[in-house]
Amino acid sequence: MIEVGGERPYDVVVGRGLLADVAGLVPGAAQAAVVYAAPLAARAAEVADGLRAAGVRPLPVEVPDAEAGKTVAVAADVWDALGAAAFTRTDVVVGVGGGAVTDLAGYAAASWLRGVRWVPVSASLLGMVDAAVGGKTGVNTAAGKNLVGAFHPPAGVLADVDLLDTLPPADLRAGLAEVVKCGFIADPAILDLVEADPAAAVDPRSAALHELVVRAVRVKAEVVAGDLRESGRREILNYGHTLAHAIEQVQGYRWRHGDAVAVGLVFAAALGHLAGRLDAETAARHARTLRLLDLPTTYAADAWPRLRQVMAVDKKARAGALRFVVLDALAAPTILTAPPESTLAAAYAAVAG
Ligand SMILES: NC(=O)c1ccc[n+]([C@@H]2O[C@H](COP(=O)([O-])OP(=O)(O)OC[C@H]3O[C@@H](n4cnc5c(N)ncnc54)[C@H](O)[C@@H]3O)[C@@H](O)[C@H]2O)c1
Ligand SMILES: O=C(O)C(=O)C[C@@H](O)[C@H](O)[C@H](O)COP(=O)(O)O
Ligand SMILES: [Zn+2]
Repeated sequence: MIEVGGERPYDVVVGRGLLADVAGLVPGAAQAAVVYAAPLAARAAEVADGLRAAGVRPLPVEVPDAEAGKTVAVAADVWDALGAAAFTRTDVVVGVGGGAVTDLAGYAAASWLRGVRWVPVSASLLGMVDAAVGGKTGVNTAAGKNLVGAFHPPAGVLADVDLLDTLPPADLRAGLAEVVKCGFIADPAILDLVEADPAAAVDPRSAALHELVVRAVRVKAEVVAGDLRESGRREILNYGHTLAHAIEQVQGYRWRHGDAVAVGLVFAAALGHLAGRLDAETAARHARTLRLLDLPTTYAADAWPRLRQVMAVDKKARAGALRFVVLDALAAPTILTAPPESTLAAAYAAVAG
């Protein structure tokens, strides 16, 4: 159990056999919308059974899988379901799935009646270590990734690592991109673990993966506890994301977020190096470590003009100036404001495939 402090503290429970435990996190709830996509239908039914056994009426709400569900239109469908069931402020929304479903469920909860309680039951690695923790909820728009949303901390987070057994291997690897990110910005022991035994890192039953989950959750919990609304330090969690989100938009949200983050991390490392901040060896370590996990580290060479254009909507930009998270050294993240266009293009050359 890892506590996430701040104005609305809650616990992240990392364990096994947790699906029946949701009701304990939301005392007084009469109804719970269980939002899920098809691949997690059986798990969502287990969550619903647990709620029913605890005297909470479950309302199953199936949504499209992955990014296809992270839209304003699907959020409106969820609101309609809550309205039809007369959801009140003591009722709750439960998201059972990967980061896309929990982002959507959290946003539906944040906006329904201006905010009701919610619980992410994280089914993917990326969800457990990142999306479910920290209270960022939201949906994508045509212009960009997560452009509509709310900061709305959950009542608690359930990360049942048994669920990783059925997670497709490519999605497990994608989740490791965010874990590696945590290694570079805050906890280099993560990098040592991955590099020592990459096969164990991608084995859902390994002790190494369990340790990686706990370490990454601790990094995220520590950062968001002090800066829920991203007015400062929380920006470090966006390491690699300026390019990653542009890739996702250009791909019509058909690339895995974690794959895009992997490319974005290599770009950010090169940018830090070219800006005179980061040493060459630590910069090179990014692509080396990510390749050990079979994560992508390149993107189309001719895509730069379009990606550069899409980057303009990045949430860290201020008054038209792009701001990037870069490293001064391992575990020493900082902000680089408005680097020259020539430096940006040169950093892109490091990922151009
Ligand atoms: N809110 C945040 O702070 C935050 C942080 C990081 C990422 N995100 C968001 O999270 C999303 C990415 O999350 P993701 O990597 O989990 O992708 P995802 O939610 O798209 O899930 C990937 C695929 O795996 C399936 N899946 C998930 N768990 C499974 C399981 N246990 N068994 C079988 N199939 C399973 C899903 O149904 C989906 O098909 C992106 O939208 C990203 O923007 C949000
Ligand atoms: O929690 C955060 O803060 C992060 O930046 C974590 C990221 O890994 C995550 O992808 C987040 O959804 C990005 O947020 P955004 O505000 O850049 O959309
Ligand atoms: Zn991310």
